[in-house]
Amino acid sequence: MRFGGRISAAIEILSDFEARRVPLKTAIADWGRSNRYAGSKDRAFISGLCLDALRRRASLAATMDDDAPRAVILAALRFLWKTSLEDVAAAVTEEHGPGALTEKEHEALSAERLAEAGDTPEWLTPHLTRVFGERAASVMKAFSERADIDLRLNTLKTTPEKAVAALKTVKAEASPLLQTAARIAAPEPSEKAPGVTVIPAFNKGWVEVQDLGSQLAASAAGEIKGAQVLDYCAGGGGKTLALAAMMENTGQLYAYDRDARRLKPLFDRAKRAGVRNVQIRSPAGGEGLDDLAAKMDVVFVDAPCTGAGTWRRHPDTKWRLTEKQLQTRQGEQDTVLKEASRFVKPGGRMVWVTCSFLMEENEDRLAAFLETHGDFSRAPALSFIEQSGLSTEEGKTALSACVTPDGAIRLTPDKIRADGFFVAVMTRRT
Ligand SMILES: C[S@@+](CC[C@H](N)C(=O)[O-])C[C@H]1O[C@@H](n2cnc3c(N)ncnc32)[C@H](O)[C@@H]1O
Repeated sequence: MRFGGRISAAIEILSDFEARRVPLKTAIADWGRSNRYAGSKDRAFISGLCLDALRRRASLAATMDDDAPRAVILAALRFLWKTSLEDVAAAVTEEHGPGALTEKEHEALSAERLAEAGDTPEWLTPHLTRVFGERAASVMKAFSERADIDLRLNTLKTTPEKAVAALKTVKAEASPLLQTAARIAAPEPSEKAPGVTVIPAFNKGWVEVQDLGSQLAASAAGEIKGAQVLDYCAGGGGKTLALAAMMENTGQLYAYDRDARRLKPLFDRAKRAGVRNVQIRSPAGGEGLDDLAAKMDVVFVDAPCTGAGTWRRHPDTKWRLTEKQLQTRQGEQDTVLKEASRFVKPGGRMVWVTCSFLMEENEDRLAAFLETHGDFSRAPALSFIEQSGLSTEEGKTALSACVTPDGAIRLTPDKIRADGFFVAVMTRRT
């Protein structure tokens, strides 16, 4: 496809996204089905442009004084992808291009720089002010950046040094914050991301794709070698595999999810990663957890949430999130906390994790839980991360800037370049 055709496609997809309120991925897949001539490079270009446009949608619309998809896409090309005004003007008039620039568009695209607007939905403003106060605008700016590709180096199969050496072909660098993490810098916006899952190191189970924030959250399980650990919301098993590596295949790890379909990938993933201490259970398999009541040293709860912390990777989700969904998640979180706490043994602990920075999904939920569960009390999350032995000195310093007044940790990309996560630890009285 030529440049003009790609621009038209991005405008078409963004219009469809806004009209149907479907995930951007769905809008792109539907477009792809009816435009089969588009190659993989075209698709990478078009989806990269749509994602960047959504990251800064309000600022782009403010610059253009127009929030229509056409205006937003043209502004993204000009101000985020730094395409010259002449090149934009020429591309739109190509065959299959979206048509010549209007005078107003020409003038707006001649601006020196992008106007700054809050690139989040209006209704969230009080929630953002509540959690971040005066930092809100700068934190949200960090959430509108592109994300890197983070990798977890699987110590069940290799050493971090060997894994990093094997990852040179994809230009991965060891993380300065976590001994078992590496990073591939975010690719250029119009470029395809390197195919990590096809390199030999991936197939040998040496690496997993996992955001650094997610890896740090898993490390809050602490020292768990030989322990009885329940991963209560295991889903596809990203955290399960990280926990198994921390346990060095000792003790017993139970991976549970109420939705059996979500657990499916975990069977193959665990095999590839060399995990031998996991039992996968779900209610659908008739495998309840009753035998584990009050027996677990650690119950790890990676709770269902709005996913606000992943806005850098999925900027469409911030525009699709509604107040009603936020409320629904809170109800689910209260349920999960109550259910999961049942399995913590006296003297054991529960680790609470969400990929959301909102207080309504974290502090408020934990306060409500602690009010009715007097045998649990807050413990400093950072000390458990330190006990895991995974964080470097630089990592500990960076994390100490993320500690909340209650001793939890709120990761935000302005402080640690990773997805947003909230991590809290509660211990149960003996
Ligand atoms: C954030 S996702 C888990 C992601 C996963 N831990 C990972 O690292 O890949 C939350 C999971 O909680 C599960 N869930 C929601 N409510 C639950 C409940 N009451 N009991 C158990 N699992 C629940 C969902 O099915 C979903 O898979």
